[in-house]
Amino acid sequence: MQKSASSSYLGPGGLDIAQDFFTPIQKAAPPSPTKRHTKISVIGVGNVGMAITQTILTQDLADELALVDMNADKLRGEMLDLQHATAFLPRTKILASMDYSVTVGSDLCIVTAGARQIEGESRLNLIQRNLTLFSNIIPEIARYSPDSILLIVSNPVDVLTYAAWKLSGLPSNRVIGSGTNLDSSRFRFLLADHLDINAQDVQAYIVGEHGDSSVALWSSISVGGVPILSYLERQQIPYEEENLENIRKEVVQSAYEVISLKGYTSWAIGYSVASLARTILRDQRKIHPVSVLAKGFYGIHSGDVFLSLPTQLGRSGVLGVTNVQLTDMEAQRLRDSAETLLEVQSQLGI
Ligand SMILES: NC(=O)C1=CN([C@@H]2O[C@H](COP(=O)(O)OP(=O)(O)OC[C@H]3O[C@@H](n4cnc5c(N)ncnc54)[C@H](O)[C@@H]3O)[C@@H](O)[C@H]2O)C=CC1
Ligand SMILES: CC(=O)C(=O)O
Repeated sequence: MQKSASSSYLGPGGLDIAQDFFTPIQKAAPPSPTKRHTKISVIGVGNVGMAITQTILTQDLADELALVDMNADKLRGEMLDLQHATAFLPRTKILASMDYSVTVGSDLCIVTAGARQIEGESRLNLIQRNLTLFSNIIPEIARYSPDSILLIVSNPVDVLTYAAWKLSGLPSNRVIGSGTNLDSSRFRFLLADHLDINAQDVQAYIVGEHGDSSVALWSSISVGGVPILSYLERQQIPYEEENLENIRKEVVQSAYEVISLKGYTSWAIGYSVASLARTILRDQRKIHPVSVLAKGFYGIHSGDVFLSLPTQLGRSGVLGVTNVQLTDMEAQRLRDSAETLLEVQSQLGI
């Protein structure tokens, strides 16, 4: 190929034409100071980290995306594979390194590193393995991005969000667990599928632990603005408490089912976390059921525990917790879920 006069080659495989490619406009106005450069870091490029990353890229949520993992080949392979897609995506600079300095100045750090459940294993069973990783990962993130919001996804997510809060030294409003945002989506899918309607028209929360002791807030479910339980009562349609509880159990079971079928869950958590990233970085002030420091809310007083409550999120992290009216039984189940998590936490020594 004939080398053009205005380009120069820099060694084998290197091509440096950027300097001469454009004629710069000398008096161009500087970038608007109101346009922020947004940086997201994702720690752990396994199934979950990559599902989140790919959703973030397609939704144009970041100007810069930094990936970190301890597996060098996998990390570089994932970075290259994504970079090769940039011609089809909104423009995002994609970086990767095993060194946490690559995450410097992040607005949002999403942690997905760690062990996952094998078939039939509970999330709480992962705690010791993942806590050990967290004691290395979290201080590094906080060192390079002290103003970041920390979004924890690794399991058991509630206890690890508590650990991340302790290990990072960040204020509690900037440490959030993805929590039951995913369980609530599964719940809405099941209800919508049953009623043959759009899941986005189902407003329904699962709160508490992201896991076996989660709590379905039946008393506040509405479909297209119609409160479901009062509708059944008005229509004199009988329902059993046990049947409602069986639907919550189906939500819990659905994660185990996906793990037994494909070995892991990824797509739904990818969309779930991208929805949280959008709300936070675009200051959407939406309400999501996510894991937050719950002490003082809903009669939870016994200790510093993170679990999911309907939470308003924005650019500064947690903005507030919604006061949903609970039945006595729902409130009791939520406190029981808090006790389950506190019991696990009490054995951690942090
Ligand atoms: N909160 C939620 O709703 C969900 C949470 N999860 C959890 O997400 C986590 C990740 O799951 P998968 O991606 O399926 O697992 P995976 O095994 O595919 O990926 C884990 C990644 O973490 C990396 N890693 C391990 N130790 C590390 C360290 N010290 N530093 C940096 N990277 C490290 C591994 O090299 C691997 O790439 C698990 O704990 C899983 O239970 C999964 C689905 C939903
Ligand atoms: C693995 C997990 O936590 C989930 O898919 O709910």
